[in-house]
Amino acid sequence: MTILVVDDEQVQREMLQGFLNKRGYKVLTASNGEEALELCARYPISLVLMDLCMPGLNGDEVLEKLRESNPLLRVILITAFGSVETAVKVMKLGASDFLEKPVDLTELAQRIERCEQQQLIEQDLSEMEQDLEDDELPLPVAASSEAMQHLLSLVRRVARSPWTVLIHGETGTGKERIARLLHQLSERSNGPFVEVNCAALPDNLFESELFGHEKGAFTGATSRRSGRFEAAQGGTLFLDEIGELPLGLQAKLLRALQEKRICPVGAELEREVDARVLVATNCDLPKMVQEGRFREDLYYRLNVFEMQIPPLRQRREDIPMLVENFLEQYALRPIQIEPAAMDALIKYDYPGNVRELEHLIQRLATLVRGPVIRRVDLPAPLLQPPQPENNSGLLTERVEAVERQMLLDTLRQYHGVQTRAAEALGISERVLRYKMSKYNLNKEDLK
Ligand SMILES: Nc1ncnc2c1ncn2[C@@H]1O[C@H](COP(=O)(O)OP(=O)(O)OP(=O)(O)O)[C@@H](O)[C@H]1O
Repeated sequence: MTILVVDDEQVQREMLQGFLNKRGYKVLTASNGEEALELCARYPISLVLMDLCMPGLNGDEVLEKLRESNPLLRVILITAFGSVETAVKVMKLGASDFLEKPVDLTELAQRIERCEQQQLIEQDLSEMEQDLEDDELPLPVAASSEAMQHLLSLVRRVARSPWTVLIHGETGTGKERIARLLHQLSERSNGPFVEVNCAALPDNLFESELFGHEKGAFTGATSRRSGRFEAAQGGTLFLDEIGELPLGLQAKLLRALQEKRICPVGAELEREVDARVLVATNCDLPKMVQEGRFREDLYYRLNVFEMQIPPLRQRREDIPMLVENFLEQYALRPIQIEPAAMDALIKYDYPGNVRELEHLIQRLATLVRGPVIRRVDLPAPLLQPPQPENNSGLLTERVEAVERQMLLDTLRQYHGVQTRAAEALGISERVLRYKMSKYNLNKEDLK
């Protein structure tokens, strides 16, 4: 969880930051309301800790704007006096809680934990509502597995934020598709989606390709040309394979992200750009940072929100749906798949992930003569004896099994009375009902 500390006194900011850092929270600090609002627009902050008595600060206004920008945001106010009047006032302002000065750190830690719990429940509920929503995505994304369902629910929530998103995943897992989806579900969907594959650009063209150039900026620059950043004005700029961005340009990209301004090659004046940036990589960026191949400041600026797309071999439940989709897309006549063939397709490991599966089905759909794809039609690597089972997903499965059992035991203990079971489990009744439907727990079985 990321916490923003807002206080005009540096000593106080540093003390709170140090304390919270030690407890494992990511902490950002601001010395006034404006800075606080700016940081909240840029980073996924979940809790704001704000001193109400700062010179020049209109607490009401800042609070209102903060809550407007993110309704899930929690605010704990730090006030001079802990009277009942103060309590009423801060709650009216939309704060979740308040603490008296000087701040008792143990108390603070408890209040933060309480906020975290409430947020988890709200998140759970909003996920539930969104999951129930529908599958109406502007772009079809096969997602039968729990991992992909979770990813889609994240995409739905993050799409409308202005944050930079770092999409991480092996080659062919669908990073570009997720980036497009983020764009199409955002408020910028009517604007352009511009993709730059950083691995495909030669070093000497990089800068002018991204930022544009003026006439005569270099040999061959016969006219002024705007770059991809400007082409994405009002829309989204997707930088694929960001790990390949040359070091020299990393500083320029950082500046463009921070200042929202770019300087075309050979230009004297900077230009403002308004493009949301999404990036993708299959590299281990933290390792590249350690080795000095990727700028640390840029990494943190890009990694405001990270999404991980698991390799296909860790979400085999998606394979049948993907196969159906690709058959529909590529077969010129109706083609079925024999169960033994589907079985082999599900068991194969796909080093090239979804792209490899797509090409495979495309080939089969064209080459197979009859109305059915049989096991023997598959290429040799798919007919190898099954690989040893992969262990990933095991943790989630076990945690879910434990959770299901706890719900079952508690509900039985209270003879199916949900109010009491929810209370005993420390969750709300809504969350309990959601979990019961998730685990298929029938009211009648519990009495
Ligand atoms: N969940 C999905 N549902 C349907 N099609 C998908 C899905 N995921 C990926 N694809 C398809 O698989 C192919 C590869 O996906 P994409 O290009 O998005 O992968 P990538 O991770 O960006 O690849 P690279 O690492 O090579 O840049 C595309 O044709 C895409 O449409």
